[in-house]
Amino acid sequence: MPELVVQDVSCSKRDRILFENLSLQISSGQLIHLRGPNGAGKTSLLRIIAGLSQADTGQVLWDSQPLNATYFETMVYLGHKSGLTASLSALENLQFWAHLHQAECSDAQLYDLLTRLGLVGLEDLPVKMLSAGQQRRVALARLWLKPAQLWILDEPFTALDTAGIALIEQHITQFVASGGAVILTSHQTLQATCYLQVVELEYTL
Ligand SMILES: Nc1ncnc2c1ncn2[C@@H]1O[C@H](COP(=O)(O)OP(=O)(O)OP(=O)(O)O)[C@@H](O)[C@H]1O
Repeated sequence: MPELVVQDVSCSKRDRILFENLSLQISSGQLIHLRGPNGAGKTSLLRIIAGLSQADTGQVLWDSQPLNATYFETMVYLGHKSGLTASLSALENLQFWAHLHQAECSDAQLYDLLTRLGLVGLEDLPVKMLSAGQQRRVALARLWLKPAQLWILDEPFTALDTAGIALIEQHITQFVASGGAVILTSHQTLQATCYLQVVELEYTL
């Protein structure tokens, strides 16, 4: 996997400097846990790394190049919003993603994935009728559906119960062990310590 380099990145919001000249890098087999209090700027940093917003200064490079189409094809970004179409069922949302990501998945395989995600019996309901944790599980199915080298995950465990957190942590650990890279924010302590780097953002006034 090419290296992702964040170089001297700064970001201000409403006259408050969230971070200044921040640098980090991540490559194959690494996991960065981005931590910090509410409002410190974790989401702002992840959005810059995902190419969704612009830093005030500095740059983000993938394979020594500015972020480009190849990067977006090879990366999964999961933000606070689920990205689900509320009127479609869990199965239909997965069918849409599978098609979008050109993943060859039969309906039987998608049912299996929904079973693994603990959604048996809920596959055909509009996702707006699912609980917050169930909707989060459907959204996280993209981690199985899109072939990727880098995952950027903003609070992936929000609304999940203990079993859901364990399932996603295990999937993250396997992904990193098989050469993927993950940058995530979470207010909870991660179990997967062997690949872990911690980056702390402070809340400064
Ligand atoms: N679009 C915006 N316009 C103005 N201010 C913003 C905007 N987005 C974020 N902010 C401000 O930037 C600061 C950092 O927000 P951010 O969402 O990056 O924090 P965070 O560390 O992810 O917080 P949390 O742990 O609560 O998710 C906050 O004070 C927020 O009010």
